[in-house]
Amino acid sequence: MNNYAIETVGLNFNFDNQPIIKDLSLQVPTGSIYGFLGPNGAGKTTTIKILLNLLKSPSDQVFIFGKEINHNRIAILKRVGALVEQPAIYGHLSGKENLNNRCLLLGIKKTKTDEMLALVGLTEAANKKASKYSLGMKQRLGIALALVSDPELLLLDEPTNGLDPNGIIEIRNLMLDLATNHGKTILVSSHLLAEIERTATHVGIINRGKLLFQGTIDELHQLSKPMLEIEVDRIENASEFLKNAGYSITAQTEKRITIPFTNAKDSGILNSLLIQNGFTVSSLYQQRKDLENLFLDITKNN
Ligand SMILES: Nc1ncnc2c1ncn2[C@@H]1O[C@H](COP(=O)(O)OP(=O)(O)OP(=O)(O)O)[C@@H](O)[C@H]1O
Repeated sequence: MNNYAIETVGLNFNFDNQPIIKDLSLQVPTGSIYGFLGPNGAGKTTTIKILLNLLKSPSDQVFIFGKEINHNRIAILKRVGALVEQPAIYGHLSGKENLNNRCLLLGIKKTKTDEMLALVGLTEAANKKASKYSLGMKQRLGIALALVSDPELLLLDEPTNGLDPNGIIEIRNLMLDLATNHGKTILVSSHLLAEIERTATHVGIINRGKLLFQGTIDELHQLSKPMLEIEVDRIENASEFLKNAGYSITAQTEKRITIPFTNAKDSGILNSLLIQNGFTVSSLYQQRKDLENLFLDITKNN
């Protein structure tokens, strides 16, 4: 018996005879924050809708908590919370009233409302009309609504889309709290590699309906091979010095030397070494790849 909250086995899905999801085998470990990464139109929302049985999958291709979705729909969906596209919020009601309504609908005690408001950091704004909430607050209310039934699994479709940097940080911290302190498994989709790298423990990368990569965040880093850019004076001398010290130089411009990034500690050692030998280091920068460059790497490696 595996320990996947979500498993799809060679999932295929068509819209009007057009293949949209192609032979997709996702494995989302229980307790993970699984970053589901792909450019616009890759098939993320379609996959999430299939996982929620909003779109019907062929039988024996989608398993949630080890159970086939089409045959166990109600039992599975009771244990799943989701935020897909716009959260279903009544703007003329306060955050508290929105949550009270959801409790009523699900036959859950209203005391849950205050617990949820606190969890997503909306206690102070509890009595404010939801239409007056910022986009980030609306997203957090949407997540609170999804959490009312205390689901084990949370599916979040691009929850940081359109948010300002503060809103993005709030959602990121909320996801970390939910996974770390409340034992939730979270699948979160995004088209931004940097966004996923900051929270996810596991990553699946999809393009045109096909899974290009799946693994832990460390496995992704091994593949994406981040670089370290060093801005230093007397560039020719510095370059010569680094080569003699055993570093391999990937690129060099008038101002910068680029070497493969290993880890933060090694970067610190390199910095000290240059300074001790009379060089002035004005910046050390870990260059992260964007999704397009990562795609190129993955395709090269396959
Ligand atoms: N109801 C539909 N009928 C026909 N085609 C659809 C439908 N919904 C989505 N598609 C197509 O399926 C493909 C995948 O769309 P999907 O929304 O799943 O992508 P996505 O990765 O979530 O991207 P985005 O972030 O832009 O929503 C796209 O080519 C889209 O045009």
